[in-house]
Order: sequence, then structure tokens, then C-alpha cells
Amino acid sequence: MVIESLFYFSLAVLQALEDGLKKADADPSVKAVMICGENGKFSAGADIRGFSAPQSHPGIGLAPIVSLIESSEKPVVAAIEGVALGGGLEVALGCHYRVAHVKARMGLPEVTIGLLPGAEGTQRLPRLIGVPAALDMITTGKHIPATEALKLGLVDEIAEENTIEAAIRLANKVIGQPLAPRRLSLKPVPTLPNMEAFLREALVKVKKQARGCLAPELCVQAVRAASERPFAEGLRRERELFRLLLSSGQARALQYAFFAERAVRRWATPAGASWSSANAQPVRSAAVIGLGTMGRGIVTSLVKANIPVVALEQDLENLKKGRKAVMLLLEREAMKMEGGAQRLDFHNPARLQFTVDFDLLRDVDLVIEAVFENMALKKEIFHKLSKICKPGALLCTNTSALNINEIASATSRPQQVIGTHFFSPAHVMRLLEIIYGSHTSPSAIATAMQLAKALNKIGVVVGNCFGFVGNRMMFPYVQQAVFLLEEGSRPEAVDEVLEDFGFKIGPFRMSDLAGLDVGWRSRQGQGLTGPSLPAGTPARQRHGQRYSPLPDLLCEHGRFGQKTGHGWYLYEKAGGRTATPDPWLHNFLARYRDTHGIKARAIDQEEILERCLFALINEGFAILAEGIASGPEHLDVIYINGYGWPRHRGGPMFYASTVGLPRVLAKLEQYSEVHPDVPGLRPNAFLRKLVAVGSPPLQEWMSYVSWQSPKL
Ligand SMILES: CC/C=C/CC(=O)SCCNC(=O)CCNC(=O)[C@H](O)C(C)(C)COP(=O)(O)OP(=O)(O)OC[C@H]1O[C@@H](n2cnc3c(N)ncnc32)[C@H](O)[C@@H]1OP(=O)(O)O
Repeated sequence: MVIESLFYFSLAVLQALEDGLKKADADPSVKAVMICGENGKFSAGADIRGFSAPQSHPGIGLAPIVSLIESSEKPVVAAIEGVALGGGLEVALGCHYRVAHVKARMGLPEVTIGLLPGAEGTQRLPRLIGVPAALDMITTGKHIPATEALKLGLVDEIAEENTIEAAIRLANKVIGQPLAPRRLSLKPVPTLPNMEAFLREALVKVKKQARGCLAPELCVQAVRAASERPFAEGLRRERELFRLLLSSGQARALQYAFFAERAVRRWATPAGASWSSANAQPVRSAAVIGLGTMGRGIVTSLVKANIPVVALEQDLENLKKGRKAVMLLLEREAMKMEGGAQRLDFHNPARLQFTVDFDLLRDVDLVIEAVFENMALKKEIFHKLSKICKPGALLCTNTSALNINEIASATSRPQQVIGTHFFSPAHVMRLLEIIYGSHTSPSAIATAMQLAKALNKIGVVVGNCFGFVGNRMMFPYVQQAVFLLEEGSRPEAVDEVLEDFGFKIGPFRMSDLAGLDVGWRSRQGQGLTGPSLPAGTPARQRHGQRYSPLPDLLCEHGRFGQKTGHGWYLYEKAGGRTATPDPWLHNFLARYRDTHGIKARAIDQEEILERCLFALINEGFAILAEGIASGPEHLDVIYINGYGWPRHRGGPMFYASTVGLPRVLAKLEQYSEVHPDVPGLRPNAFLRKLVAVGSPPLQEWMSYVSWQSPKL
């Protein structure tokens, strides 16, 4: 008998499975059962949307079905095609045998949505593949290919072609064989000589990586229960831990992030262009200009995506340096990939060519400029590109803040100019901020989005303003961090609070890593510091607003961060990575406060957290109100994937909604009253409006935006 299931479990699917199994058991003519999915897909598990209404969620009823499958008196074989994820894999674990197509993938990704495998998966998987492999799958949520599943013993057979036929063949072969040895609930968990130490160490490792996210830790606890308790007791523990996670805010935040990352694919602009009507142009070849840190990563990313690349530098010396660095990156990437260097094929000049000759860019479909953040230089390059490149070529600039319209004005085809803001390291970071200018065509946006997908990145379409979305929100955050130092705090205290919140790295460590000179150059360009600053400008004021010269002063002392061995912290050597609090800096801060008559005060953790985060969030409301991003999900996806925001807190705008908009507003009002010369703390009008209309759920915020003059 064959039972077909659907891609996600609904109540109807579960009912059909139960009915089918009972019918098969009762029918003496049925000798074996095979469970498969429809249309070549086994199952992606429970419908995630339903977890927000757990009472009626079909996943909750899955465990008894898995038990029912296992207790069947007739052999049940799972035929796994496509994916078997979450509840889908748990169903397969209830089966007596598993056959997987060679291209199938399996996993228990519940941890990534803030849960644990709650349909007996934490108890069966360790019994089948042992604690170390099970723990790895359950705590990371990774999808493993069928070939690896076979090696682990997760599946019994691999089918190169017809999985269903292979599963039916196996089912016929095992008819009449005893089923008890195939029932995982009856098997002991394979022992390890040092199980206790192993689990203890695993917990430490998982907690360190989780940065405050609860699910990985509870996954370890559930697997521990499997190793220490009889099956039925382990199940009770699994259920208890599952319920705990289900009711946690973290699961909600992680599930929100899952859907937000998919929602941003449906991009739209205030002018009416959208994903549904714009057509992407094919990108069969690309060029990258500039082989500095960003350019190297971008070339690597393109080669990994199998897009032939021309890599261009301004002279032979820089080309040689860039080439060596790119080759090193590609060698490393090849080692990580199945198929290795041959698959990447980067030694083939038809796939990757290094040159100083602009003429070689004549035929490429897309160019990504990745030179210094210097408007004059960028304009010169775009002027040249506009003359050399073929008419349809897309011209992208990897700027992190500069005006796309101004860059486009140097070309004769502004409709094909677009910002593609990569994040460092560009071959690793998943975010691609895609910035359209006033003249960028819908097709150019669609092409950039398609490029993001080809590069395995998450593209987020945003409008053109200084710093775009990510860096624009970052400015007030970093500004508050520096103001807190002026008022009495220390870099390590501020970083600790934000790292405890879950950020991968606090603002001062981040600034030391990126290099303080980057911001210094930008501020000099804006006339905020340096020789162009008018004489008589007050040290701590610019344009009537509070300004902190602290970062400029550090640069004047040659403290650029890690690269010089000191910045906000002290490092073991120039280029060192171990940050230690620096007594020199503490003295420097004390002298600075004396000079400016600032009386240092004790600043508590709450104030550090609120001033940094609420200033960032406040800017987010301004961005939404101006139509620079088409929804709060965009801001959240940018922060999670580009700025190390803790995913289990769902992104800054989601976080604001969980804190409660009235509280965010009240706190901003309070801080703004104390610091009236800091515009970043002045509550944005859109935030006020949302509170005035009763703080609607985040999904409804954009219906309250009135775009007077969209900044297109
Ligand atoms: C007690 C019982 C507990 C059970 C636990 C569970 O089973 S929890 C669910 C575990 N499963 C997952 O976490 C799988 C999540 N999905 C994925 O990893 C991927 O979507 C995929 C299945 C590998 C397919 O990837 P692909 O890139 O091909 O497609 P998309 O990611 O774009 O997905 C297509 C649309 O499907 C929606 N979707 C995917 N999975 C689910 C799901 N489990 N529940 C609800 N919706 C899901 C996704 O949102 C996409 O929708 P769009 O509207 O097209 O954006």
C-alpha cells in the first residue's frame, strides 16, 4: 500500500496518514506500506505559520502518528525525495526503513525557528545515528545530503533514479522479517566511553555559539534525556522542553525572521516598480573593478556562483597583489566544497581573468565597481564604463553610503546604474543591499535581485539616501556609544552590554575591526573634521548639534584599530585580534572629560542598551516614513544578515514591537529631554503616529505611512 503525503503537514494530511495506516494494518491483503510525498517532495515538515496558534497546529498531533507508524505490524518504508525536514524527517524516523533519492536532503531545522524536534525526533535520531551525529544535526539544523545520510546510517539505501520503485522493492524484500530490531524506540542509544564529558562540552560549545538563543541549549538537554532515560521518559522531557520553546518570544522572533527573509524577495518601490512585473536580464558574465578587500570577496563570490569574471585593477602591482589574494580565497573555498578546485574551475582564464585593460569589459553583462569611497574616482570610472560597456550592461557600484544618482549622472545610461552594497567578507556575508536611484529601471533592480540569488545572498531593495538603510541606522547607534564614553562609560562596558544582548560584536570592537580611519576619512569629506573645518567651530558641536570628536582624536594619535595595534582597545600587535581594555585610553578619556568640563557619571546597562538601540530604531522609523524601505521586514533582514543583530530577537523593528512602541517612545522622549542637542534621540513623527493610533502590529505599520515626497 502506498500513502502519499503533502509538502507541509496540515490536519488533513495527518488524518490521511492515520487513516491510511489503520486501513493498511486492518487489511490482510496489504503486506507492506510505503510512504512518499507528492511531486517528488517528501515533506518540509509542519507549516511554520501555524506555530503562532499552537492549539490548532497540526504539528502538535504529529508525535502519535509517528508512534503509530513505528508500531505497525507491517513493514513501513519511507521513500524520501526532495526534502525530509523537521516533522517530515520525524515521520521517516518512525518508518522501519528509509530509502532516499541521491539528490534528497534531510534535516531537523526546528532549532533555526526557535524550537526542537518535538515529534519524538530528539529521542529516535540519537538511537539511530549516535549522540554526536544526532546532536550536530539537531543543534545546527543543517540539511545533509543523501550520501552523507547513508554514511551516518540515517537511510538504508540510496536510489539513483526511481525512489518509489526502490522503496517498493525494499518493502517487498523485507516482508515477513522481524520488525522489532527496526523500531528505533526499542533500540538503546549507542554509548560513548565519555558520554557525560561529551554532553557537557557540547553544551558549553552550543551556549557560546548561541549568544543567548535558547533553542540550541534545550536541544542538547533533550538529547541528553535520550542518552540517560528510557524512551518514554525521554519523550516526556522532549515535550516539556518543546512547550517551553513554543511559548518563548524567541521562537516567534525566529519564525518572523524566516518569513521576513522570504518577504523581501517581493520588492516594490514607491514609484510602482515591483518584482511581479519587472524582468531580470541574464547575467552570463561579470567584471569587478578594484581588488581591495571588497573586490576580492566579490570576485570569489561570482566564481563560486559559476559566473565568468574579468577582474580589473588600475596597475600591474595592485593586480598582482589582488590576484594572489583572490586565488588564496578561492583555494580555501574550493577545499570547503564538494568537488573542490575542479568544480570551481578558477584556473581557467575563460572563467576568471585578471587585467588592467578596461577594454576587456566591453562584452560583460554586468560590472561591479569596488574602488575606494571617493565620489570623484567613482564618477570617473562610471563615465568610462558608460563609453566602453555594451548597451545593455548593468553598472553596479559597491558603495556603502554614496549618492547613486550622482554616480549615475556620470553615465549616459542612469537607468542601468544601481548600488550593490556587499558586506565584508563579501564571499561569506549573506546580505546584499540593493539601492535604486531616481532613474534606475525596474529591470535593473530585478537583475540585481537575481544576481543576489545566484550568489546565494539575500538581496534587499532600498532607496537612495546617505548610508542607505544599514549604515544610516548604524550612525545614531555608534554616535550614542561614543556619547556614552564622553559621559563616563568605557568601550568594554558598552560592548559588553550589546554583546550580552546578542550582537556578534559590540560597536567599539566593530569599529576597531573595520578601521577607525574609514569613518575619519568620511567625516573629513563631509567637512566635520580636518583642515576644512572652519576656524572657531566648537569642539563638541557641529551645525548646532552635539558632536563627539573622540574618534577623530584617536585617529590623530594614529590609533586606527586592529591594523595599528590600538584603537578603542589595545591589541597584541598591529593586525592582532585580541582586544584588551587599554589604560592609555582610560586616561585619555579622563583627560578629555577634564578638558571639556564633563563630570563622569556611572551609566547603567539599561541606559547603554536603550540609548544605542532606540536611537537605531528611531532612525528605522524615519526610513520607513520616507519610503526608503518598503517595510520593517527589510530593515530587520538587513540587520540580521549584515550587522550581526541577534536573529532570535527578530531584527530591530521586530524588537521594538516586542518592547512595545509606547515604551520605545517614552524612553526616547526621556533621553531626548536630557540631551536636546541630539536629534537621533528625538522621537520620529512616524513612531509617534503609530503610538497615537494604538501601536498596531508590525505587519500593519506601512498602511499608516503617507508618502508626500518619496525619495526616489
Ligand atoms: C511537533 C511537531 C513539530 C514539527 C516541527 C516542524 O516540522 S517545523 C518545520 C520544519 N521545517 C522547516 O523548517 C523547513 C523550512 N523550509 C525550508 O527550509 C525551505 O523553505 C525549503 C523547504 C528547503 C525549500 O526551500 P526553497 O528555497 O526551495 O523555497 P523557499 O524557502 O522560498 O520556500 C518556498 C515557500 O514555502 C514556504 N515554506 C517553506 N517551508 C515552510 C514551512 N515549513 N511552513 C510554511 N511555509 C513554508 C516559504 O515561506 C515560501 O513561501 P513564499 O510565500 O513563496 O515566500
